[in-house]
Amino acid sequence: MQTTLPRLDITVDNLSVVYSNAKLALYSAHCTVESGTITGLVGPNGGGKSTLFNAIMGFLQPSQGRIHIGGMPVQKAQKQQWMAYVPQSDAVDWNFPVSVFDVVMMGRYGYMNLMRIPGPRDRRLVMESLERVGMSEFRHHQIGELSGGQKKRAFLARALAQEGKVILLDEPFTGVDVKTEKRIVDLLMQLRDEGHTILVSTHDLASISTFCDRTILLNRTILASGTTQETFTQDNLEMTFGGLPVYSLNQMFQKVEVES
Ligand SMILES: Nc1ncnc2c1ncn2[C@@H]1O[C@H](COP(=O)(O)OP(=O)(O)OP(=O)(O)O)[C@@H](O)[C@H]1O
Repeated sequence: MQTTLPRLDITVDNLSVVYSNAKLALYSAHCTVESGTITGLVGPNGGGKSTLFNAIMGFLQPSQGRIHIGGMPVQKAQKQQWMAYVPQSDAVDWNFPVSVFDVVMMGRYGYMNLMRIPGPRDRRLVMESLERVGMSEFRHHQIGELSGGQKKRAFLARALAQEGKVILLDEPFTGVDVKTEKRIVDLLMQLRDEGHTILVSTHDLASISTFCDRTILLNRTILASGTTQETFTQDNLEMTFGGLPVYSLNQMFQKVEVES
């Protein structure tokens, strides 16, 4: 494996998050997301995946515990522009009148002064990032005009333009077709091989073992984490999803066997 980037593990230590309405979304969560891996984050609706992402990005203040990126607290890591985030689609206002090029350029804002005037390097990185996700021809389109898969690729391009070394993707495969999913997975594998730290939440359980080196199972706390082979087991999934009927887990395992 190529190691062109510094090791930037994410370490989550005894993390709890209580929202202002007193909702305990996460409690005593411990895990490590290793540099140079793709780690899948799996859990039921409302299990706390987006909450964990928001805590790692420094968008919310934990009620308890610590998160470090490459040994640094989140706020310091943010200042280094290490973390890039591809949000869930419903977390974005798609009516905002902005072009695909402008969205990707937002990834460069952290490197610009208050006037936000892009330089040649900013423009070059934006064009290269669009090229890498196959979205160059859509650069003048309004973001709201794109299909679900194209929107995901535009936000992935923003993460690339940001030169984020730690990339968090919240449900990148929701609403995308099989071809686009494969394209995104191939890109994530390239980024992993370059040494990026990649954490991806997904409800597409059938694909986890095809591209995630490691898996974290989350249901309001971390129930299991480790290599996908060790962790992504039927027993652990039953523990995580609780009420999920056993027949649907069986169907999922059959699907994994067929596809692998
Ligand atoms: N801003 C908020 N204020 C109050 N409660 C919240 C807030 N955001 C999330 N929650 C609650 O915290 C819990 C965890 O939500 P979260 O969005 O992190 O789960 P998730 O695993 O990402 O779910 P999904 O798979 O449906 O996206 C849920 O019960 C949710 O209702």
